[in-house]
Amino acid sequence: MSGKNKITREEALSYHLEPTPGKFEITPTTPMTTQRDLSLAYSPGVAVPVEAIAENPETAYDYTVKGNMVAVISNGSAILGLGNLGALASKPVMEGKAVLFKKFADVNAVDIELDTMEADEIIKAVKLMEPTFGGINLEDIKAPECFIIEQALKEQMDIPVFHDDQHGTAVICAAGLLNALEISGKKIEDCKIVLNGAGAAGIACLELIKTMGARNENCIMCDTKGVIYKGRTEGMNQWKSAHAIETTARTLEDAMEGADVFLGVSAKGAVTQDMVKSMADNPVIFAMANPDPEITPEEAHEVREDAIVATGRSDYPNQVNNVLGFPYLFRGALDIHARAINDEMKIACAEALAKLAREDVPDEVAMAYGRKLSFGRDYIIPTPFDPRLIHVIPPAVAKAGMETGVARRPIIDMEAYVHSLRARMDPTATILQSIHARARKAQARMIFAEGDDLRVLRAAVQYQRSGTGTSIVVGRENEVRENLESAGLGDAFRELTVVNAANTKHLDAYRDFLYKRLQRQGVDREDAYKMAARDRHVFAALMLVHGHGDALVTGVTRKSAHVLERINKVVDATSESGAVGITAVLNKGKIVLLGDTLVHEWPDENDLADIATAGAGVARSLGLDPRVAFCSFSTFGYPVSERSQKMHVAPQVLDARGADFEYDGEMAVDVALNASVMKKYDFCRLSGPANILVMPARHSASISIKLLQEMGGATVIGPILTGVEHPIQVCSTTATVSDIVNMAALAACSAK
Ligand SMILES: NC(=O)C1=CN([C@@H]2O[C@H](COP(=O)(O)OP(=O)(O)OC[C@H]3O[C@@H](n4cnc5c(N)ncnc54)[C@H](OP(=O)(O)O)[C@@H]3O)[C@@H](O)[C@H]2O)C=CC1
Ligand SMILES: CC(=O)C(=O)O
Ligand SMILES: [Mg+2]
Repeated sequence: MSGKNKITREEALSYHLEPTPGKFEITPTTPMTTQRDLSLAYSPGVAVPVEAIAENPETAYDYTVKGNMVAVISNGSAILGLGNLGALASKPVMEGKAVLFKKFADVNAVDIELDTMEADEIIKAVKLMEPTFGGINLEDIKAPECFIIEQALKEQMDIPVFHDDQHGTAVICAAGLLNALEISGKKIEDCKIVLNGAGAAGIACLELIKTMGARNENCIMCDTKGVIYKGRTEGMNQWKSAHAIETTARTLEDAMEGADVFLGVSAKGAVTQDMVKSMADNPVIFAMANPDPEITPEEAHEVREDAIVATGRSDYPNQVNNVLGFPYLFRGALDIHARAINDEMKIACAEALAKLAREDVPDEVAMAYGRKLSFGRDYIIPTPFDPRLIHVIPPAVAKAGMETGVARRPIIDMEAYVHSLRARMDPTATILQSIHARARKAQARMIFAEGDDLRVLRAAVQYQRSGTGTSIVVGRENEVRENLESAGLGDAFRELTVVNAANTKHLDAYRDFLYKRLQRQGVDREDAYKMAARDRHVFAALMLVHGHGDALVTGVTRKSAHVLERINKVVDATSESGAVGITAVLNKGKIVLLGDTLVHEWPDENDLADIATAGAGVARSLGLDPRVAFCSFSTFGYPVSERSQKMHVAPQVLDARGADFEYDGEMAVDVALNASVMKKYDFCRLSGPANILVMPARHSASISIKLLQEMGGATVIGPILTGVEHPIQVCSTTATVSDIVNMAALAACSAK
């Protein structure tokens, strides 16, 4: 695969293999722990909603998951641009679409692969599934069968049926084109438009663009046989015929001459640089074939600097991909219990997307992409991780649906609806995206201290191959090579820099530095020398302080207390020197920071105030407004206990310091995190649930994190080591490859 972020075959396969095969699982939302739960969820209790639904079918939206459940259906006949590889092979794409539905719009989706090429069989199978779902997303079914299937199902079904490759693509393409033409200063009705690929996506894109004002005689459609002209007989069907025009052009090359717009939904490499050269001024090129575009942005820009280029991929600017549409179209449709997704809803989606890209981009989005995005040639359409999409697009879609009579249950309070959509947003992706984007900007040389650990090596390879920076691995060359080979990453050995005491020319400097630092701490010269050469945490920290790397990640092979003690031989990372460990816990769409999870064993009230301040700093760096709760088993002085006294006093320390963030305490965790419990204490100074929990001691902090991780399935990032002069992050011994990569990215964010 090409592109800036090199993805290897091995990485793609292991992403799908681990931690369990595939990309999602199904989780219950109601308790199922007691005899009573069983009686309610199953027999006899379940009989009650059964009878209610039999009496009034609309109540299925109240008593079952139907109203938030979409089927992603394919027969694998046009998997991306890979062609007909069959139903089973399409499963990774369909599982992927299901995950995108969930992650971007909190829509539950399951993939259903139907092993048939017969349109009638698909129509029958899908129609029979109507009771189960609130909507049907058809995916990667080739033309022309897809037109017949969608049309029949729309007529027969009373829920939205939407072929994503047709309308999802058309909507995004239209949104992008509106903006691209505004930038190039052209009017759609004057543009000469060439569309390559007369299939599902192509026909739908051209139809929508003509509805928006493009003139029939100005649009040339091509397929594998070349231009679709009036009178052509080969490889035709009624849908292509509808777009056939009188023209002397016969090949794509002929068609491209003087064209203002090229839209590609065909196949990799279909467009040449010569074709691009022959286009009009400020040409718009949407090379949307996946996974590889018709022409890469580099190739297009090489011959035409004035081109506005978009692709379907996420590793270039301007991603014109239906991922920007289907999650939000269905969110809006489901929320009004829609009977269909009609043209007005699609156009509302396209207009809302186009408008969003022209608006000022909030800092949180800029932070997620590591650069300020502003409407222009490299930003014609919002980016998929834009957190505004979830609360801007579905209301526009829902409103259009309500106005055109497809809503079974219209939304009364739009403002409350927008608010509820915001709450559906899972901040995890935005936050991680932001960390990685800032890391990529820093381009830090990352020292991975534990080159004998396979997870570390895989993380080092990922860090470098993803373009985040350069990986320096501390380890023996032979061992590193063998380990990489065993992981199928043999070719990565040449890419990584492997450093050890035997091959560095700086060992003498490292030794002298260490001896000088430790000579008054009872360490003699020989021991210091040995430590410098033999202890990889020490060796790696020495590299860092000498500027032979920009940041350091370690801790995967030994307990963090041991690692920290070793690192302290070289740099000051103690409670006395201001170091604090803050751990981010992400779960169910919420993020909470806990501290101190690494450095302070038993903090006093002054230390607690320091921890709160460090936590506030981390929160701000993640784009959050800090709200600190000093946690205890007691709340605002009751029950009185010697153990909670310091938690009671810590806010007063911050008062005296004039801290510039919200804090209060002491309080129990339910008061801190649950707005309705907090309300009982109307004098509480927090304006909302806390997002930083300062814990009484390291043990309570650590116990809480591990409980949340093990029992609640939370994602944990950290402990994030702050207050240390050099960027060092200490992973846990249970860290996965992606945990290590996240920690490396965090370290890179604070690299100078
Ligand atoms: N960025 C996005 O969001 C999306 C991108 N796509 C991409 O669009 C492409 C087509 O998908 P889809 O419409 O579902 O598939 P279909 O199978 O329905 O249609 C494919 C069409 O492309 C034509 N075609 C194939 N190769 C070439 C070529 N080298 N030159 C000219 N025409 C060609 C075919 O011609 P013929 O009729 O002669 O066989 C056919 O008309 C895929 O690459 C897909 O990844 C699709 C949906 C969304
Ligand atoms: C993006 C998409 O749906 C496709 O390429 O088929
Ligand atoms: Mg598709």
